[in-house]
Amino acid sequence: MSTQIETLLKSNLTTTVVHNNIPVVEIDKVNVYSKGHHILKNVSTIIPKNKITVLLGPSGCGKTTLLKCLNRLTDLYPDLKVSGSIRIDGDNIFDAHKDITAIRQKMGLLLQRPYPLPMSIYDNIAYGLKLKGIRNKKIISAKVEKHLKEVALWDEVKDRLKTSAQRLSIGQQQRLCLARGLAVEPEIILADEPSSALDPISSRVIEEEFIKLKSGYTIILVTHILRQAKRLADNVIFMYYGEIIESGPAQQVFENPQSEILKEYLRVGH
Ligand SMILES: Nc1ncnc2c1ncn2[C@@H]1O[C@H](COP(=O)(O)OP(=O)(O)OP(=O)(O)O)[C@@H](O)[C@H]1O
Repeated sequence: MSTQIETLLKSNLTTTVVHNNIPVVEIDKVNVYSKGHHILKNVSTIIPKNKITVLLGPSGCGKTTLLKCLNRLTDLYPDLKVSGSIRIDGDNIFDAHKDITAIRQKMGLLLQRPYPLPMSIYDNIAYGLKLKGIRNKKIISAKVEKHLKEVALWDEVKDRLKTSAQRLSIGQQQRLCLARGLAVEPEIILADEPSSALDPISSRVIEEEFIKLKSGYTIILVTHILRQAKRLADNVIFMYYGEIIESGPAQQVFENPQSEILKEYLRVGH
């Protein structure tokens, strides 16, 4: 397994608890450069707690890079230079002394394609719990069941928990990866086009899970599917060429866009 995938998986195994309508993430003047390329330009915004914030914008505008900043996956790319601050529960994650593992443990990460660990369905969830120091088999089994139920996968897999996770369908694998992330109690779920590899039914299941999960988690979702954004978003951040052009409550952004670029994006995306 490559170090990068390993790091992604570890960051997917991840922690905390929340209070309502308070910004959980405060992003202030974040700039990202790669050699001569200015990827994120003075990005400042707030991500509200227990809401679904959707990052929208055309391909290459910097959505994934912003997600990578949030759990410091940018550290894996030596060519990227990052400045500014990102405060999570008041702590700047870019502070030099910050423990990256602890930062990543606040976030579950769901990628475009699911990456189940090459082990059984049960062990995919138990692995993260063991990393957190939980050894009691009864507690592990109870948590495995709880989180598989949380993502509506339990009934489909309860009779084959010890079989390989890689035999599951892609949609089931994505729900397993979500369960694996939730098992270690993250505060924030970062989801980068999590349904782009899924069939419409599996995609709807993930959407329904997000709506249920937001009472306990803050969700930041990158999607290219405008209809999905409209179904899910409480809060929208619209990016263009590395800048935030508009952001705010979904209804305001979708029904009363201010900039010509966003108006055009919404018109074409319909
Ligand atoms: N490690 C890197 N080194 C150099 N350039 C990078 C790096 N990562 C991203 N970029 C560049 O930064 C820009 C933004 O990329 P990013 O993946 O964040 O966009 P995006 O909005 O998520 O795009 P998409 O919707 O296509 O996934 C692109 O021009 C990309 O080529």
